Amino acid sequence: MESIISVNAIHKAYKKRKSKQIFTAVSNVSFSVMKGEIVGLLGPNGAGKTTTIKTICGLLVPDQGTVTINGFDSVRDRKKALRHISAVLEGNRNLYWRLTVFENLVYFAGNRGVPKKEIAKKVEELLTLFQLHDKQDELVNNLSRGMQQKLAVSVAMLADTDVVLLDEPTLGLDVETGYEVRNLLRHIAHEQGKTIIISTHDMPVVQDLCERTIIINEGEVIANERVDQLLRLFATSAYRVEVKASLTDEQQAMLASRFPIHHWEADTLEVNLDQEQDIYKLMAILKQNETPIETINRTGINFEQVFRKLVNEGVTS
Ligand SMILES: Nc1ncnc2c1ncn2[C@@H]1O[C@H](COP(=O)(O)OP(=O)(O)OP(=O)(O)O)[C@@H](O)[C@H]1O
Repeated sequence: MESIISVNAIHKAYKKRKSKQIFTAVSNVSFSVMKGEIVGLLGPNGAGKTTTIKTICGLLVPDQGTVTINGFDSVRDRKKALRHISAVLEGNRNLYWRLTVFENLVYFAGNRGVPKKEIAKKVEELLTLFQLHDKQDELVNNLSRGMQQKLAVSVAMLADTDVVLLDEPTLGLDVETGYEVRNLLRHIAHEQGKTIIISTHDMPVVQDLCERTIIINEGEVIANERVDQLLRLFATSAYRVEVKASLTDEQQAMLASRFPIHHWEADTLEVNLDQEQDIYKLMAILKQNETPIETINRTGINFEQVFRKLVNEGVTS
């Protein structure tokens, strides 16, 4: 596959306004994104995701390193590079709140260079795709957050660029609307061949939608892997152990001090072991404690557990 975005060892520091101290927001961040890929940019608050996204879309100039988009340097060839990108940053804040849905689409179509005679067709297409027809005459101000977010994404689609960058596209949406936005993004990537980079805290978005994830922690990339690969890697060491009698508080404390147990019930524990053979140690200890084991099963692991483990322990294997 061909790479469309290449982030090469970018570094960005900010000067804190009050203390004047220099704070490194991203350091030596490198990754590539292939044409048509959906990549999730993940990380705890303040990790450097927005800084990375803003650097890719040319809103920030890195102190060191480069970004190339379709082979064009985002600083030296800014205009040519940015022609390939649209971004939804800070969600609905970029919309005109006193205009209707329809008026926003028409305004931004002109603004993003859609030829005049194609505007009506383009707006119609997007109203249909995003199911915004029955809201088209509503003021943005009166829309729900979910509707505003859908409109913000549809505005980003007007320019028909190869790459769409989205900063927290499902922030604050209810489960149903979040699901709808996820399906739309999947449709856009698969049916229209767009490359999508999403920065998010929303783990189901990553597990369900992204093919690959780049995890940033304290300004550095700590993982760059396929999502299914990460889930497989961690699932091999996830177990659910059911015992015949309830564990005492003492037994629970003793086990917790030796194994990374992430879920307890009276007679069940779930653990993500660092090494597969640790399950035998766990079995031996339960036996010593005269706690007969009822069942041991491998469990599924969700992306949130993988993410926490990576951020807390900084390991991918
Ligand atoms: N303009 C700025 N001036 C000073 N510090 C900044 C500025 N922008 C970001 N930072 C700092 O840089 C770090 C990275 O911020 P960034 O917004 O990139 O993180 P993030 O991963 O997007 O976080 P969040 O998930 O909270 O949005 C943070 O510690 C932030 O306080």
